[in-house]
Amino acid sequence: MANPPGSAPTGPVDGLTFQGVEISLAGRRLLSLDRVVAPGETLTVMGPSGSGKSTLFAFVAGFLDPAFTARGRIALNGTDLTKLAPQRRHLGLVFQDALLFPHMSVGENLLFALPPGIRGGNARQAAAEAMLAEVGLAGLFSRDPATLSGGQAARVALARTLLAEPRALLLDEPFSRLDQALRAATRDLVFARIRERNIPAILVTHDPADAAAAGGDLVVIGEAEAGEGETVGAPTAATAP
Ligand SMILES: Nc1ncnc2c1ncn2[C@@H]1O[C@H](COP(=O)(O)OP(=O)(O)OP(=O)(O)O)[C@@H](O)[C@H]1O
Repeated sequence: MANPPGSAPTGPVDGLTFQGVEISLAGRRLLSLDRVVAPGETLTVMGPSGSGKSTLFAFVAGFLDPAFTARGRIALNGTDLTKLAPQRRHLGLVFQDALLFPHMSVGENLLFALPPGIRGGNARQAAAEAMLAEVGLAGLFSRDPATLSGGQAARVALARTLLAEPRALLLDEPFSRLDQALRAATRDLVFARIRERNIPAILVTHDPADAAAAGGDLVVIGEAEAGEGETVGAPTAATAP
């Protein structure tokens, strides 16, 4: 059963749990976080440049630079992620830059992400084409990624991440290269997927409209001048030193 969003974690719970997480750089605390992101919920993280948003993602994903020190526990559905190698965390990461494999077609990029449980060339191709259609790119299976617009490439990257059936999603400015119309449609698709699949997600964005569409709690980190982090809509939060 899921704990309510933002509640203090007391034991193994569904969702993404941050327990006493603190990340420091050169002896100075960059951020701290204590909260549960429930299945199907998207927690939005906002903060100025350099406040530690990417660093938080790096810690969750398992590739924190050794320049940082981190303590605390991150658990996904009760499993301590900090003890797992990055590839065993089953996270889906979406960045501002689509980062498609350039030597593969759009379709091959998607097939690469499909879990091995989907067997047979036809079934695999059908799953990839269905996902392409879902992100509004039906018919682009054979395209060379180099010929895509920025918005199309961003949608292929999203499709590829969703196809991999991640257990949690980390979204780092995933819509920022999309124009307004495409941005609204794409974020509706992503947040609908997150709710349908009942997976926890964290969204880093500078756009309040993204945060509103995500529909979950918002934490603001790195308000160093104010000396305090700020939380909107939740009892626990990320805080600045
Ligand atoms: N490898 C590193 N070694 C030392 N310091 C680093 C390293 N990577 C980032 N930093 C510093 O850590 C702090 C947090 O950086 P981070 O990239 O997490 O910020 P951010 O909030 O994601 O910023 P932005 O919005 O500009 O992407 C910054 O002061 C940055 O200069």
